[in-house]
Amino acid sequence: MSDVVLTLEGVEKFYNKGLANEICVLSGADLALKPGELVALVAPSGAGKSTLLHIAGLLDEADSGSVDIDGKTLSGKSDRRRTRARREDIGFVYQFHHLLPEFSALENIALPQMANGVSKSDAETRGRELLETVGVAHRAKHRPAELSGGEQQRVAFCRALANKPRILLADEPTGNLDPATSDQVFDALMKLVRETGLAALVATHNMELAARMDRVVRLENGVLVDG
Ligand SMILES: Nc1ncnc2c1ncn2[C@@H]1O[C@H](COP(=O)(O)OP(=O)(O)OP(=O)(O)O)[C@@H](O)[C@H]1O
Repeated sequence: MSDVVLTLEGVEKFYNKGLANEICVLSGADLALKPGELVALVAPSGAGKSTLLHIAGLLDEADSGSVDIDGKTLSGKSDRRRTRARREDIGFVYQFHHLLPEFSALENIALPQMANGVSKSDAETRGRELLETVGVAHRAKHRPAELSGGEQQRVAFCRALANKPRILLADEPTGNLDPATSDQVFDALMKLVRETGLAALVATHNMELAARMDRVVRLENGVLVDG
């Protein structure tokens, strides 16, 4: 098996293609992400971080180039195939938690597993373990509105990892948190990555957090460069 879990090669993305307001956001982006590595994605606002994460997470299609998971190309494949790969292999976290408001923290983590055929008791056991890892076990029965912003994001990470994906993509997960809370959420993320061996790509504007990750890639003029 290859030691690269997610590969992007020559990814190009245009918006409004063929129109007067056409813009090229990605112009040949390459990335290789290995299991167990936590990589920061940094770029100025509007440079295309969300676009890149959506393409890497199979939520959007590139205009050209390829996205491979474990060496299998998924770009250009049927929606069904891409949806399956997304469900099995990818966890996504956004700037705002997107937890289901009417369910508790634990239920938010258990439900995606139950949708994949896991029993309620097994799903809740895994949910409790994940909450324990990120230090929110004591809030398991609380609904999202009863949690702090940092707790909500830690639960969102647990939900993203509920079905044991190999890849975690996070789009400014600490973007709306104060510095101390960002640190706390980041510590939880680091612990999850180290304990699960997953590959994580995390977009952030926070250069201190970026510097704590295993490496930094910058999105510049539509391509990814080290550093
Ligand atoms: N659906 C769309 N149609 C047209 N233009 C778009 C669309 N989505 C994004 N863009 C443009 O593409 C560029 C990249 O957007 P994107 O959201 O990927 O940047 P970003 O680096 O994530 O920004 P931020 O840090 O502000 O979230 C921006 O100029 C944006 O206006």
